[in-house]
Amino acid sequence: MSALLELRHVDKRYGGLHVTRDVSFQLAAGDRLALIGPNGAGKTTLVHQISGVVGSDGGEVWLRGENVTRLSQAQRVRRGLARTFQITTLAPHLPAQRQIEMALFEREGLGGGLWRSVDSYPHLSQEARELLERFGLAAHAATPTQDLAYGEQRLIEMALALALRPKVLLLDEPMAGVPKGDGGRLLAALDALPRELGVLIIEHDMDLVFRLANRILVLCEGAVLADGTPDEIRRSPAVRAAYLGN
Ligand SMILES: Nc1ncnc2c1ncn2[C@@H]1O[C@H](COP(=O)(O)OP(=O)(O)OP(=O)(O)O)[C@@H](O)[C@H]1O
Repeated sequence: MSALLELRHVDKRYGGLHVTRDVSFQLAAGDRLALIGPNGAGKTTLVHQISGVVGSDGGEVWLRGENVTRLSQAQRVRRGLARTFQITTLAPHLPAQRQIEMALFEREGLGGGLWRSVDSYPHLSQEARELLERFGLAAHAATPTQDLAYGEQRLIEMALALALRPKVLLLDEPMAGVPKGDGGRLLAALDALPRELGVLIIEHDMDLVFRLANRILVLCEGAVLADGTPDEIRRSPAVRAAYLGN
């Protein structure tokens, strides 16, 4: 099967610091690929390179058979790549449903969502409601996102990303800062993501990684140390020595 996302020899330097080194891997439809590695290994930088937040100094990023290395973030989104938005960078005072409607307006090329009346687009309003329901947030449709529990805000982030109908979803530490008690709902939401999506997830919680991922990519000092199934990674002496401990 051809890859949804492919990195070919991707490199990034910040001055003298070689942050990602010759990184190559593929993500196929249905993959749940966990990107793990010690602090400072280059995980976030790599996700920035994939989404186009930062450029690369070498190598190529391919999305659904197209070289997108030189494309902007917005162009990559239009081609099916989404990452979770930081809710705080949106409009936290807006009701949850309105936030999602705005993302849907954006997807449909209807700019200026804030000023549009949703009455003219009942199908989008319906889609926003369904997304809220899917994430168990229907009761909070009218709640400003800033008044939601932190775990619920992270669910809204995921709903916003899915509103774009992506083929590839990048999740940067979706469980970070979520209180243990709220983790279950987020986990259920991760489990319920559309099967055919290709998902790349940065996560520090190894229990979650081994529960969720069908493949694990280990990054160490910017380079791929290992790429394999959870079992292969668990058994890899190199990974144990460098990262997992014994
Ligand atoms: N904009 C930047 N300018 C200079 N150095 C940077 C920049 N962004 C990241 N770095 C450096 O690149 C290295 C990799 O950082 P990155 O955040 O990608 O690692 P990470 O694996 O995501 O770490 P963590 O698990 O702690 O989030 C670090 O040494 C970091 O200080």
